[in-house]
Amino acid sequence: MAFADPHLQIPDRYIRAVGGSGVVVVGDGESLELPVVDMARLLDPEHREAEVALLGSACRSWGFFQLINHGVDEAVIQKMKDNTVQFFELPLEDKNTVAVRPGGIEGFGHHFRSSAGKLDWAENLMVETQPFQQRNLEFWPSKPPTFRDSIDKYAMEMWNLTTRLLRFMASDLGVEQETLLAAFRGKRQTFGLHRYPPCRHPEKVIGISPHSDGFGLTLLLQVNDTLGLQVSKDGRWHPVRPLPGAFIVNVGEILEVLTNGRYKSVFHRVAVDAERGRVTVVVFQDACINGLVKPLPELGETPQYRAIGKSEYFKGHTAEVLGQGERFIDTLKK
Ligand SMILES: COc1ccc(-c2cc(=O)c3c(O)c(OC)c(OC)c(O)c3o2)cc1
Ligand SMILES: O=C(O)CCC(=O)C(=O)O
Ligand SMILES: [Fe+2]
Repeated sequence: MAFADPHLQIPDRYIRAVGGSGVVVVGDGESLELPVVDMARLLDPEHREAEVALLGSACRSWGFFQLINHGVDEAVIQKMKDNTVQFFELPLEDKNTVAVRPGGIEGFGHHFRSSAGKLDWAENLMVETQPFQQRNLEFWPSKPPTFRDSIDKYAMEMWNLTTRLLRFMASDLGVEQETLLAAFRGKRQTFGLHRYPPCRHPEKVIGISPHSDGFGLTLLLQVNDTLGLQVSKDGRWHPVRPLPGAFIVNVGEILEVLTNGRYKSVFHRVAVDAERGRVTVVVFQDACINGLVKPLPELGETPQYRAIGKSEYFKGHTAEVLGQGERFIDTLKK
């Protein structure tokens, strides 16, 4: 892979026809900051109502927020960060012991590819962590030696954090907590570990092409403070400045459907830095209702999306037939 040597030519398969990361970023003074939600205030009866309203408004208008005072065990976070960096620093032959197979999803390699067949300037490790019985340890790296344990502990923390967030989302939406939790309980949890190496011509490449996440909820942890994530709002890309220790949380397309369009799953992309690499740990929580992607009955008196089976949804979401700026769930709109 050409990533390691900054003096090498950028291979053509990474070069974007019309600009890469360097374009369409809003200028100084025009970019907006993501809403910041404080879990400590959500848990405090005195501040809960206002903070639930803030959480709800973030999910409705941005589809993204930063979460502070989240209560996730700091030692578990640190171990996950350290092991992720150690994994990406391994020689390619070690990383390739868990290489993604043709047509597969789990494993190490390049996972995202634009419709023009160009590669994103990133390497990724995807592993499914829940349900427990479906874990495929073939794709769980054995180096560094504590990595599997770190993933296991972090997986549990992320599920606990998801349930805490869903309870407050249910309160904002005016639905029974159990109805929303049931849509997520026992469903897939997928880890996406991403490394975006520096690139001496960042304007020619992109770390990850614009997309909206196809699962229910996404919890993103920045391992270092290099900027890169950009979120689309009102036709502009807004760079995210991660707060120290915060999680960046976003609504996936399935949560948009469950809420019958109240919460929004929005496009985002990753720009690459000329000098510094960037590493992120992303956890996707999947959801559905009895095998279907459809609005929660309590919110879907007038359903805005037609119900679709999970496997058909997954095929539609991952097929490369949609144009730029289109989402599969828009084809489900009535
Ligand atoms: C930087 O490398 C990567 C970033 C993101 C992804 C990724 C994002 C998704 O939203 C996504 C997805 O929605 C999806 O469908 C449910 C999926 O399953 C096929 C993904 O693998 C996926 O990956 C990957 C790499
Ligand atoms: O690494 C990032 O900042 C974003 C990754 C992302 O969008 C994803 O994993 O779906
Ligand atoms: Fe994403």
